[in-house]
Amino acid sequence: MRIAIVGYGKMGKLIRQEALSSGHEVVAVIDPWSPAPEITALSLDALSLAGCDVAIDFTHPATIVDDIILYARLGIPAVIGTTGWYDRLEEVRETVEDLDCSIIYSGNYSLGVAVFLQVVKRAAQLFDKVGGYDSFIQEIHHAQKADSPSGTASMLADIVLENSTSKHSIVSDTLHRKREDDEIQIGSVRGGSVPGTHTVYFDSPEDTIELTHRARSRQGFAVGAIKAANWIADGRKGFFTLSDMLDDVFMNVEKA
Ligand SMILES: NC(=O)C1=CN([C@@H]2O[C@H](COP(=O)(O)OP(=O)(O)OC[C@H]3O[C@@H](n4cnc5c(N)ncnc54)[C@H](OP(=O)(O)O)[C@@H]3O)[C@@H](O)[C@H]2O)C=CC1
Ligand SMILES: O=C(O)C1=N[C@H](C(=O)O)C[C@H](O)C1
Repeated sequence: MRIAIVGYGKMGKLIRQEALSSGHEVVAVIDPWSPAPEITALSLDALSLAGCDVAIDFTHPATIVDDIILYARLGIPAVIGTTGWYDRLEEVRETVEDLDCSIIYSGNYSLGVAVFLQVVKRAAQLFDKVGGYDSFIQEIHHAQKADSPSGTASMLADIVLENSTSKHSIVSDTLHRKREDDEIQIGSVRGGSVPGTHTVYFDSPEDTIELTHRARSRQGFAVGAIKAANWIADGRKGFFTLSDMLDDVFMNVEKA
């Protein structure tokens, strides 16, 4: 594949290495501020993306919605790794589904996390049936992370919400007030160089169950993003999640 890398930060650099070592061609590296010699363009447009089969975008929440709409308008298959925009998900979906789009997005491209989402879904369903368990989420990331809560924590909270009859909303800030019983709280901690740790708690007066995914490095995100690029650039049309890819590739995996 001829890949355009959009955003040449921690993830963009790793994805370039992963793309080259798996035999792909990196035809563009687009980042407005990076001084790296690999940069081919400072702005994202039809010209800077010319000749690519797929764009892989790990940039910033501030510009990602415009990026997605551009890929859709240009009909360029795109892998969206950037997080911090899911409050605009339905608006983006409505805009791009009418266009000739080939877009896959996920808050976490680690295939381990894709399976973890299924485990959490099943756990939420079971604890909901048993009753008496409160649920909440904690995520820890490096001090440079731009957004909170993390995209992965938002996906996990959505899954718990959809599978719990006692929960009706998700909150990430309960400053100066009590958390309501029907709220799922996401706690975010930023510090050091933690690549990404997510824990879902199911807690009763008798016991606590903690389900944790702990990334050892960013490598798993890069490997998954290249797999997603292969999948979306293979003639698929629509606005997909990584769960759709998992369903398709590992046919019996239930959708999260
Ligand atoms: N889905 C997944 O699996 C994962 C998702 N992420 C997400 O990916 C995003 C990037 O993460 P990470 O690489 O760690 O962050 P970095 O800050 O290291 O890299 C982002 C890069 O994108 C640049 N950038 C900002 N805006 C634009 C733009 N409009 N066009 C092109 N480049 C731009 C930044 O420049 P500057 O520094 O000057 O702003 C920076 O070089 C985040 O949203 C993060 O949450 C991260 C890991 C895994
Ligand atoms: O910014 C990061 O680093 C990460 N972001 C993603 C998220 O917001 O969930 C995925 C991973 O945890 C690392």
